[in-house]
Amino acid sequence: MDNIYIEYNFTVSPKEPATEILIAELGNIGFESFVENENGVTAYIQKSEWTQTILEEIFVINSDEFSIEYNQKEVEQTNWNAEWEKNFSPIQVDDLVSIRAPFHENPNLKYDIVIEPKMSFGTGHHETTHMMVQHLLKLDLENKKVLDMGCGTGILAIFAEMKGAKPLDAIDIDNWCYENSIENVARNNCSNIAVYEGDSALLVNKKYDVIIANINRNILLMDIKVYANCLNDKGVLLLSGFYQEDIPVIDAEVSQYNLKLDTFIERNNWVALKYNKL
Ligand SMILES: C[S@@+](CC[C@H](N)C(=O)[O-])C[C@H]1O[C@@H](n2cnc3c(N)ncnc32)[C@H](O)[C@@H]1O
Repeated sequence: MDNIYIEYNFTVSPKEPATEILIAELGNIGFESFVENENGVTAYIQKSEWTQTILEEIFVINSDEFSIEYNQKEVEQTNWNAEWEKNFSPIQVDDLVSIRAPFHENPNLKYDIVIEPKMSFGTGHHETTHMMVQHLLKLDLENKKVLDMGCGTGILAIFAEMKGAKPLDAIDIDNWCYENSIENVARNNCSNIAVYEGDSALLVNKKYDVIIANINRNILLMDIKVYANCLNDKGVLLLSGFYQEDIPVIDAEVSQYNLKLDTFIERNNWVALKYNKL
């Protein structure tokens, strides 16, 4: 294996969702490791996989919606795990849930979620994940059939199983997230979660009591109709991955399907909405 890498430092504005899209696109063309920071992300590709024009294939860099600047340099192989370990501190939600890596000490809260994210989204650090955990904390999930759409690391499905949900489906469009969710499901000894790689096309003839979807505004606007069709009467739909100003457009879409806004949580302008099916 080549031990020379090309390191790219990307400065991304606004940081989300562009950084998430950028990471997904870079992952598709052979970038191997990603270390997020407050300005964007540092990404690495093996020199043998690299070409001078490689970034021409990256759609998000050419998008008018975001500003993405970068510089690049050649580096020796790095210990990627050590890199993200430095950047991943354990977190706690409402003094009840701890989200940590295997090498962190267990703070012995009521729920202990162990996640090794590698490059999947979902360490609990992002506002949207944090708020979804808060919504789930308040729900009675005992024996509820749950779908975690856009599962990332699998964190929300794992937490739902810890709260008694079963059976659960966790779906992500990204192969890396699919693989990583399988690993994290096993790491947390969850036995009721089926993980799938794909999108809402997998939801034909499926029914759930609770659907969790922390994705982004545009995907949600496309797929809310499918989720609503899969929701049992009196079911709950949790949506996140968008900003406070997106609420009217999301609400206009959801309201068409017999769902009523119950509560919403806001953190740093990100929101997570809870809908009840009538
Ligand atoms: C914001 S992350 C959420 C991860 C995790 N559920 C959490 O709350 O931390 C969104 C995830 O949705 C996935 N995704 C994007 N588009 C999707 C689609 N159309 N269907 C399913 N998953 C999708 C991405 O790969 C990403 O892992």
